[in-house]
Amino acid sequence: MCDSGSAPMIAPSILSADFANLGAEAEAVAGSGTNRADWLHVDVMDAHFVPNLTLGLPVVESLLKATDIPLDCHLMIEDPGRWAPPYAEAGAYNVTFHAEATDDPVAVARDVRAAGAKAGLSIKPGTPLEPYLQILRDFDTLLIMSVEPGFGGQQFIPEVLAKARAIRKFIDSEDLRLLVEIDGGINADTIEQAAEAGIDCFVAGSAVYGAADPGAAVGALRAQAAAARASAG
Ligand SMILES: O=C(CO)[C@@H](O)[C@H](O)COP(=O)(O)O
Ligand SMILES: [Fe+2]
Repeated sequence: MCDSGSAPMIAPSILSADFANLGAEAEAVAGSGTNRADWLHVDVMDAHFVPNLTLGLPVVESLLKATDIPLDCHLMIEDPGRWAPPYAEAGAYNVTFHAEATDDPVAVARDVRAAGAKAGLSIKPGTPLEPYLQILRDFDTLLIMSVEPGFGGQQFIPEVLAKARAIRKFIDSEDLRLLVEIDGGINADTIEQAAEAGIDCFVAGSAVYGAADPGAAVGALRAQAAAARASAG
């Protein structure tokens, strides 16, 4: 699924949306053309793996009825082996869990895929990529965290771009079908460096839902990423 040849993907994070109006907030980025979000990023936090609590399966099930934008569920939870497959069974498009949360990421990915979703592996900013390189064939997406998971509105950590560059090289040399996503602090000031580093899909919470027109913000971020990617060659 190496998508570096196609348009940059934008996945607004509903963590920065109005939780009392999630259906309407999804619609705000469901417009047409370049203003339409590719995925809706749903941050599931359990107050154990991260020090914050957000939402879970019942809210995801309701969102699935409220929007036709594919849901990109980012599970910041303990025990993904138990809790990740139900998100796939419910109809999430992509179910991403953290490498740090399980001893057997391949088994979890297999169960997620068997339940009908794409499987994503996420790594925190301080987690090295190398131990996971040989299992990436078992995944559809790799989500590189560019903030410490747990909260929206944090500052982008530029040091993670080295991981983005390394994985882009690895994907090309191994001919992997893996989509690379970045999450945390992505906005008009940071998206270009991430695009130049080879990212396919950009999660943006506050930069989209903090904007007066979230749909226009999606379009503007995508255009910026496309231009940066083109000038990087
Ligand atoms: O997973 C997370 C935070 O843990 C993210 O998805 C944030 O929700 C992104 O928000 P911004 O940094 O873009 O405001
Ligand atoms: Fe996220």
